[in-house]
Amino acid sequence: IFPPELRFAFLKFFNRIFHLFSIYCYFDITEIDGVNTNELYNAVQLYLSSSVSIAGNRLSLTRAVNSSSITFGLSNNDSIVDTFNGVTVLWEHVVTQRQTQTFAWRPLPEEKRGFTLRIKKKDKTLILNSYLDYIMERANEIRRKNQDRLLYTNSRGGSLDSRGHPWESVPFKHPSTFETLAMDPIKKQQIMDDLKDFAQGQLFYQKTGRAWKRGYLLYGPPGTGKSSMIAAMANYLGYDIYDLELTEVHSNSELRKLLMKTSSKSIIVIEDIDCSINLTNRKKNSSNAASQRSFYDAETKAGSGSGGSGEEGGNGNTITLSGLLNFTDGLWSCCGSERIFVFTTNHIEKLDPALLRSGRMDMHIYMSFCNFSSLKILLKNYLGYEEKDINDDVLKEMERVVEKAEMTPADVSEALIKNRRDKEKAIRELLEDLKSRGERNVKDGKLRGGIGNLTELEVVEEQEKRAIDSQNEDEDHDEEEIELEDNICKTRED
Ligand SMILES: Nc1ncnc2c1ncn2[C@@H]1O[C@H](COP(=O)(O)OP(=O)(O)OP(=O)(O)O)[C@@H](O)[C@H]1O
Ligand SMILES: [Mg+2]
Repeated sequence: IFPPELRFAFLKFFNRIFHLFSIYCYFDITEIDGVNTNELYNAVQLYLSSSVSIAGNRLSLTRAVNSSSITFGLSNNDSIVDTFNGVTVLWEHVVTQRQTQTFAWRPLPEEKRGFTLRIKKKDKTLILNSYLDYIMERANEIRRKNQDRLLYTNSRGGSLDSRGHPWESVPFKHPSTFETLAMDPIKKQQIMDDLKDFAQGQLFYQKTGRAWKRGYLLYGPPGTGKSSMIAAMANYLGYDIYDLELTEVHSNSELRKLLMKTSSKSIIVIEDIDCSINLTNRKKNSSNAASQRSFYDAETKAGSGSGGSGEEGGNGNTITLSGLLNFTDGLWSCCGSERIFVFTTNHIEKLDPALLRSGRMDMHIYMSFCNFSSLKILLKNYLGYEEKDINDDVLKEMERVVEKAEMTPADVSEALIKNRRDKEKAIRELLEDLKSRGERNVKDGKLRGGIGNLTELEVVEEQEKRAIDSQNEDEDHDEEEIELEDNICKTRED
């Protein structure tokens, strides 16, 4: 009888009245907000899927690409009750057909999906203040647990993808864990404890006013497990890895942009830092005077976030050491939190002492040649042999020669893989190999770099001390050097 407009207006009015007296208020969280995907929708979906109280009679199951587990979700128009801090809320999943295809930059899905959150009006502040944040956090946690790690690289050389990201990612499925990592068990435990303390240390970092980040420097000969260690760290903490290719970065400001686009809970890796860029001992490459000068310029302005055009002249690759230090230490390193920096190198003595001085890299980890304890781990990994499975005499002999042989874990694992069908033969050949290498090393007198009978640890400490000492000398001569370089520059200009 009524014209449709009037009926509609009446209904609307009635609805208003109804809502005015209702004790509930409602929030709609739609899947697509305008043209952007609504992050909160996905978070709610994940959060509810983990909820134990799901008892609906129909659930939708999904398994995302590369995810290692299945998530449950609410089906159309199903609802679920959740409690948070003693407050009960109701979630409803609403699916409606989209009536007309409105104009959009990309085609929108046929269905309009969304969650409706119903809460009591009196709980509004609590819910808006903390419940939604809590959901986001939980969802991220679930995602990290379900999904295998991601490995990001900047190998595109500074160009951005369609969404403006400089990083490219692939699923990261490296099987290395701390369990399979062959190294001194005590040292291994220390590193694991350090990582756990870091990951759980939010309050500590807040209280002490420190940025929530940590740096590790891994050094040692090739094939001693530096890359494996990084993978183990990522698997242990469930962090993503950003593998930063320094040679692809053209300026300090580009470096900073890359950093800004990393997410928290991640490990930022620079492998072979001594090779990737001319950051090595300043004295040794004084031929490169132009870039050297820019380093000093920047260093004197340290912390001012210099960047800028002054540094971006000269040769093609103009990342400077100060740019890199700003990257790890400066104000920019704290955009986001919970980040781990890992640098690796084969030659710690080649690194600029500025990188080594205390407070810069929190932990220096020496990855050493195989010793007896790491050998035992490898035997267990590759042959399944515990200590008791191996002849006592053989074990003793191995213990005697393993240090002298200076075999890397990579060498040992290669030898074990070769004979993994015949375990007895594997042991026999490994022992022979160890012996002959040991004898050769003793004969050539090249053990421990010729330093004689220092223990391994002492050698390492020696190396580090020398590196830091040379820094102090450097500082004494800094003034002179700058002047000297001024002259070089001038003569070049002439
Ligand atoms: N400590 C270790 N524990 C277990 N396996 C190891 C260890 N070190 C090396 N390996 C084995 O050797 C291979 C090479 O090791 P990895 O790539 O980690 O060495 P690296 O120290 O990173 O060498 P580089 O300095 O050349 O990069 C690994 O795939 C792993 O199988
Ligand atoms: Mg490596």
